[in-house]
Amino acid sequence: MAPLRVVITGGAGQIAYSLIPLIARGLVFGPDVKVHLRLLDIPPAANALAGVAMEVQDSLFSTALEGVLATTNDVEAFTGAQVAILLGGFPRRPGMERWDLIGKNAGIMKRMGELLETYASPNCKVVVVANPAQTNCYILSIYAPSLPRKNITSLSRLDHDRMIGMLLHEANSRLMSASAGNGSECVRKLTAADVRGACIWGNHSNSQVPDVSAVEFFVDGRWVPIESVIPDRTWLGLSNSLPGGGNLGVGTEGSLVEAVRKRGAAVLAARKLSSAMSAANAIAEHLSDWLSPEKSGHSPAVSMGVTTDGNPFGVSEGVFSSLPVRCTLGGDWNYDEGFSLTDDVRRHLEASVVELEDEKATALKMLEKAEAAAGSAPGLVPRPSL
Ligand SMILES: NC(=O)c1ccc[n+]([C@@H]2O[C@H](COP(=O)([O-])OP(=O)(O)OC[C@H]3O[C@@H](n4cnc5c(N)ncnc54)[C@H](O)[C@@H]3O)[C@@H](O)[C@H]2O)c1
Repeated sequence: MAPLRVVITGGAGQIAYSLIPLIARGLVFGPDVKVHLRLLDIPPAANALAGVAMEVQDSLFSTALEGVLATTNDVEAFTGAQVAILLGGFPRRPGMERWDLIGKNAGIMKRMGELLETYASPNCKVVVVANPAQTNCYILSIYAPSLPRKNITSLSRLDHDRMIGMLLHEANSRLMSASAGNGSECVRKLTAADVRGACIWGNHSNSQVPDVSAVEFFVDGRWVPIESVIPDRTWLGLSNSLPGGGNLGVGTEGSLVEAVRKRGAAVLAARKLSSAMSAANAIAEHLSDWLSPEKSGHSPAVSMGVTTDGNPFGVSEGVFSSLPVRCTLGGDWNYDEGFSLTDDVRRHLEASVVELEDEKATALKMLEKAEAAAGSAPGLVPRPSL
């Protein structure tokens, strides 16, 4: 079988450096799927990209890697691409306004959309990681109008995994101290497979809504509600309001919601570098749950940035948002209708969606301005819903 053509933009960047070995070892698309990697970066990063290509050669990845192309030619990188992992973006610089960052990245996504539309496989599957990830998906969907909108997703799995990691940490320490207290044998440590019902709603920003209201743990052979293991409702945000109460978008000091929202900043402050390893791992999970023959159709509900058009949760249409989905065999996904929104989650999610709508309007305005300056007619064609 011909190898799967996978393009990674931002191929010389931090996340790509952690992601490439996961793909090359067969941990993303399955051990039996051969991959041809196309690493794309911009000309100023050409030397760094060449260095990455040398390291790939030196690593003797033989399991899944059929070949690698490192290039600054975007047409060459996207030609025939069946999977596109979009890491390449403009970073926020000191003193840069938020709208300026959104505008610069909208310009990059416009180009990526045109490349997908013209050169990639017509069924190419896309995961956008570069920020603002969900709004970038929206811009892509305009400039790649032939690509099924369900093929365009963004990464919210890192936020999802951060929340599960914190829940496991808290649950295990409570279970261990309870078993030590009553003199029983040490209980089995819970792992990610022992947690279900977690979801991130909304934007990949500080307005995101980590939701544990439906979480259950698998303890002593049965699924039990979260509060029977972690009874601290204030920390969990299960009291009469999410932490932050009437103050939308703000998490209570020390709460799970606040910790998940601020985890990226905490890693950055500690490492002086962003969270590339966990981001790469989350991308690998997002893609393998969605596309690998071993995992797709067998995974639990996961959080993915997807179109809100036609969603069953009552979220406003016309944007991309993190929502709970189930991946089905053959590279498809469906909204997980087993999830419902509590009043508190809905209220906070509405605020996050307002932010997404604002980002979308800003990106469109900046693109129209750039197109007018370039003397071209605006090419923004609103697309029908799914
Ligand atoms: N959604 C998430 O959960 C999540 C998590 C972590 C990081 N991110 C975002 O992912 C992106 C990548 O992170 P990183 O740490 O690898 O950043 P990085 O700065 O190390 O790498 C980005 C790379 O993209 C390249 N690039 C810029 N414009 C490009 C273009 N037009 N075409 C191709 N390449 C281009 C740069 O030269 C650079 O090599 C950032 O936008 C970051 O904010 C998102």
